[in-house]
Amino acid sequence: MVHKDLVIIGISVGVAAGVLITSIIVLGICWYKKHAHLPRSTNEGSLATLPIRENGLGASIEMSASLSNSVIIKGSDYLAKKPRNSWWSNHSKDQFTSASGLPRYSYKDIQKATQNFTTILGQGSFGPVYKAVMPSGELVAVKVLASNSKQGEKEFHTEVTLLARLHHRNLVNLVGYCVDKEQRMLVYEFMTKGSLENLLYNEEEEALSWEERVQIALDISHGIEYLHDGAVPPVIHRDLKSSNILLDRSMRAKVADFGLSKEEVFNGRNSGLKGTYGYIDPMYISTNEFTTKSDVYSFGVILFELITAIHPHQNLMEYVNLAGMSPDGVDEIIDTRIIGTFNPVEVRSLAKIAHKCLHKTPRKRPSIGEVSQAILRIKQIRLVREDAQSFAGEDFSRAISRIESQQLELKKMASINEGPRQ
Ligand SMILES: Nc1ncnc2c1ncn2[C@@H]1O[C@H](COP(=O)(O)OP(=O)(O)OP(=O)(O)O)[C@@H](O)[C@H]1O
Repeated sequence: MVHKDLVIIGISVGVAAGVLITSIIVLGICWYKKHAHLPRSTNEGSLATLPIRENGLGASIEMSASLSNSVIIKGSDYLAKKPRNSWWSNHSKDQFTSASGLPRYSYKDIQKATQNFTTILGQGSFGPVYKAVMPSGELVAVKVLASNSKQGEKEFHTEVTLLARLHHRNLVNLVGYCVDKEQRMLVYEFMTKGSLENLLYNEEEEALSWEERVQIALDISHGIEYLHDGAVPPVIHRDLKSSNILLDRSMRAKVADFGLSKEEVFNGRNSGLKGTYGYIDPMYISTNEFTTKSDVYSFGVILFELITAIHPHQNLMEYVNLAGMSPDGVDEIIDTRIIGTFNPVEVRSLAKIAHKCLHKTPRKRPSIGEVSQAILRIKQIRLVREDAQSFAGEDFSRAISRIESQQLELKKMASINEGPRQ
C-alpha cells in the first residue's frame, strides 16, 4: 500500500516538473521572439506611407522621415525582394537598410570599382563621373559630389529619395549610393552610348538616323510622362537638356540627372531660378513659377535639337523662329547629315509638335502625354507605310517568280509538243 502511494506521488511530481519545464521553454521562446524584433519596431511610430507606381504596378513604401532609418516595402514588394543584381546580393544585408531601399556602399567599395578614381567619364556641375567595374563585371557610373558643394549635397539627398521610388525603362536607374564621412556618391546604371548632346554635336560620332531620332524623342517623352503622370506625387524634372539624355547600347534613350528635380508643389512658387540657359521656359523666368509645362517647353527645345542638330547655345531658337515663318520652313534648318534619308512629312510633323511645346502661354502647350501620343503616331504611320511597301514588294517578287515558273512550264510544254525530231 505504502509502495503504491509512493508511485502515485512520484508520478505527480514528475508531471508537475514536466509542466513547469515546458512553461519555462514556451515563455523563453515568446520572450526571445518579442525582443528579437525590437530594433525594427522602434521606428514604426514615425512611419508614413508613400505610394509609388512602378510601370503600372502598384506598390507602396512605408518610409521614415529620416534617410538613416529603415524601409519597409508593401504592395508588389518588388524593391525589397528582387535583388538588383548579383554584385549587390553578394554584400551584407546591412547595406540594404536605408530609407531609400537602395544598397549603400563604402568609400573603399567605390575606390576599388573605379580603380582609385582613375576612370573618369566626364565632369558635371556637381562633380566628376567615373566608370566603375563591379566584381560581377557589371558596369556602373559613379557620380562623385564635390564635397564643398552645398547645393550638390542637397541635390544628392533629393536624388536618392526620389530615384529610389522611381523606376521606368526611360529613366536612368540609380542602383546604389555612398555616404562615407564627407563623401557622397551616386551609383547609376551605365549608359554605353553616352549623352544625346555628344551624339548630336561630336563630329567624330556617326550621325543619328532619322528613325533613331524619332525613337529617341519617343523614349524621352515616355520618361517625362512617367515623371509627370505616373509618379505619385508628380515629379518635375526642371533641367531637361540633351546632356541629360543618355543612351544605352541599343540606342534607347533615358532621362538622367534628377539633381534638380523637385516634387510638384501645387500652386507653389520657387525663389532661385533653376535650369540651364537655352532650355528654360521664358514664362518661368518672368513668373518664377515652374510647372510640368515648363518641362514640356524644355522638351520642345530638345525636339528641335534632334531635327536640326543646332545647339541651343548656338542660336537654335532664332533659327527655329525664322523657319517657323513658313509652313515648310523647317526643311531649311534640318540637320544636313540626314538630308536625303528622312521623310519630310515626318520632320514637319515633329516640328509642329515641337512648336506646340514651345508655345509662350504654358497652358496652351500640350501635356507630355499628348506629346507622346503625337510622336507615337508619326512612328506608327511610318510602320504602316513600310508594311504596305514591303507587302507590295512581296507581291511584286511573287509575281516575278510566278512569271518565271510559268515561262519554265511553257518551255517544257513546248519541248514536249515539239517532240523528238525524226
Ligand atoms: N549613367 C551614366 N552612364 C554613362 N555616362 C554617364 C552617366 N551619367 C553621366 N555620364 C557622363 O558623365 C558626364 C558628366 O555627367 P553629369 O550628369 O554629371 O553632368 P552633365 O549632365 O554633363 O552636366 P550638368 O551637371 O550640368 O547637368 C557626361 O559626359 C555624361 O555623359
